[in-house]
Amino acid sequence: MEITVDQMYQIENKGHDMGFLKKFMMENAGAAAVRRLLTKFDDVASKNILIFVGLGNNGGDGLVMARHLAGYGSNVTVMLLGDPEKIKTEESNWNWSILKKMPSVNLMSGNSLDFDFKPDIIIDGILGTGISGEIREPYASAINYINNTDCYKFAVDVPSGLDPQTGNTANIFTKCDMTVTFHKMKEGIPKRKDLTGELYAEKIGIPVEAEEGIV
Ligand SMILES: NC(=O)C1=CN([C@@H]2O[C@H](COP(=O)(O)OP(=O)(O)OC[C@H]3O[C@@H](n4cnc5c(N)ncnc54)[C@H](OP(=O)(O)O)[C@@H]3O)[C@@H](O)[C@H]2O)[C@@H](O)CC1
Ligand SMILES: [K+]
Repeated sequence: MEITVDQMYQIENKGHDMGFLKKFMMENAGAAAVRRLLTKFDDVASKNILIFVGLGNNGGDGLVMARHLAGYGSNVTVMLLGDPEKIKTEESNWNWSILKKMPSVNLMSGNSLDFDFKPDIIIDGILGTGISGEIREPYASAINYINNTDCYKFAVDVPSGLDPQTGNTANIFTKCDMTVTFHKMKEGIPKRKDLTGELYAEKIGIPVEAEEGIV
């Protein structure tokens, strides 16, 4: 069963209004994504993990993953592609402020892409269902960096630059080894398995009644 991006936003909002807050959806999304990622590595402790996060909730999911992966002993670096003041949502800001209290996670922001380590894993939390139009900086340079780096690549919800509704790609887009989308598969994502890599849809606890009248 695949749904449209518009249905996803409606379901998310209905679940939120029922009291299952977007903050809880984000937590479950990040946790489910980490669980899938861990199936590919018998030990992520001391792995260098670089997490690119955008200013929206796709980035928010990446922030949740950072906190969980630090708990497994990974060397986690978060690269926020913008100014922390410009983080768009309360739930994403909430996770950023927790990470600011965690010296176990290396927080970076702005648009410099020179890192003093070679990543073993890159997590693409740049763009998800909120993508629109050609990819603007600094997201574009981050996508190019991901594609030019030889390591394991994991996409949060959808490879950035792939439109999860239509399956069309923007001018640039990431090519990943695994993609975990949330709640239900969106119609456009399975069209580009060459970009998603292993593809999974993970439930994130949204009340099933939140779909009534929508799906
Ligand atoms: N649905 C659910 O149940 C759940 C959804 N969840 C997660 O939320 C994600 C959707 O979050 P979202 O709506 O905040 O949009 P998102 O993809 O982060 O992008 C928005 C940001 O990107 C920017 N931007 C856009 N286009 C751009 C471009 N071409 N080039 C450059 N920048 C561009 C845009 O900037 P703006 O256009 O506002 O200036 C804005 O800053 C979804 O994918 C999933 O991961 C989970 O938390 C679990 C529950
Ligand atoms: K993404």
